[in-house]
Amino acid sequence: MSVAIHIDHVVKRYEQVTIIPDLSAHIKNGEFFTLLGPSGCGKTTLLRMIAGFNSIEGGQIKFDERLINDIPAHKRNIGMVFQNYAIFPHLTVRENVEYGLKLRGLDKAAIKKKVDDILKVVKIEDYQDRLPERLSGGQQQRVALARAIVIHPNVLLMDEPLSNLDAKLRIEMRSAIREVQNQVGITTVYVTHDQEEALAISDRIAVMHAGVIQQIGNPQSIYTRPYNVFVSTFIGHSNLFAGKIKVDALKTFVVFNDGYQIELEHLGEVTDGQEVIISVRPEEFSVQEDGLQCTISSRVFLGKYVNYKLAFAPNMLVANQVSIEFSQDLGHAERIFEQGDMITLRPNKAKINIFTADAEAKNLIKGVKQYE
Ligand SMILES: Nc1ncnc2c1ncn2[C@@H]1O[C@H](COP(=O)(O)OP(=O)(O)OP(=O)(O)O)[C@@H](O)[C@H]1O
Repeated sequence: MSVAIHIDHVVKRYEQVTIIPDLSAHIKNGEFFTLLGPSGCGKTTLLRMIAGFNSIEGGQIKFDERLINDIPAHKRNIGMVFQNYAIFPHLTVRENVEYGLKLRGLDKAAIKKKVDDILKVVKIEDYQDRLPERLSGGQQQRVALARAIVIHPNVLLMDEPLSNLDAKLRIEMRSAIREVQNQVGITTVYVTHDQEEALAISDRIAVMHAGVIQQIGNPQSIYTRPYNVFVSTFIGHSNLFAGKIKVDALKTFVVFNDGYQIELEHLGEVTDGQEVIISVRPEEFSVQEDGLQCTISSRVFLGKYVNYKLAFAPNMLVANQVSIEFSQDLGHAERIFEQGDMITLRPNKAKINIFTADAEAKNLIKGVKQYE
């Protein structure tokens, strides 16, 4: 039976080093939940704590109401899929999938039925008698997936399962995994450092950095309303500008360093003169009469989009270069600009994010929360 996973204030230390200081997340029953973050941020460590391969130095992990901190891995009823497939090379596809069921002592007829069903769901029935060496990487990963879910685990844990596949197959396989997960309806925790993969596959994403969850949200909210500068730059591209808040009678403005200002609603607690970082997605600019002045430094034509690198006045930017995508279809740009052209860009005020300019740099847009 699929379960909810409750992670409350867990701590992980390797000898004296604290890898995860205090982490909480609540994963719903049947949810596809992704741990996303740069290499070394602790994703695998957390996944292994859920699996029971890593000890837990503080806090609790529960499957539904059942505390599992001290339950050994083999008693947690977990399905796992790793990057290196980990299927037995000397067993056929069918034998690989049967393996876990035989260990559990099911009778022959029950095993046959379960394996037949799962081979169909994962779409590998046509090569069930082959040895793994005669399968492509994608097919081998399907076998690993079938083997993990045939036992009806409490949760399915996947650690970078697609990273050994080429780019095209990765995209195909992520849809396949999602389809199978939907069909089987099993709580899944998926680890990746690939933000595009996370956006494409997940119900919700936990963005991690240095053992700390920075934000939990659905893909759209993570992309459009990042909680802090780390999330805004790790997920997709963001252009960062330095600016200040101006509170003027009843109105609140954000003023870019070159003097251009935008009136804003929905701001959290702000004070006049407060220094901020303004974050704008590449696709949220339009070419207008007034706005931010810049010069085109280079451009790449990408069909639907033209990607520009731009130069702004040096004191404008936290980042030195920005790139902008113009959708020609939307009429944002009447022509393709050339290197050296000077243009004026207006950020879409509904889509910008404003962060406090302190070390934590949290979003000032009302309604943005770390946890949903
Ligand atoms: N057995 C161990 N002993 C000591 N330190 C470890 C051990 N396993 C992991 N670490 C450290 O814990 C930190 C988190 O590692 P972890 O493998 O969880 O990161 P990750 O986010 O999964 O990274 P990657 O994407 O590279 O796999 C790293 O700094 C790593 O060096």
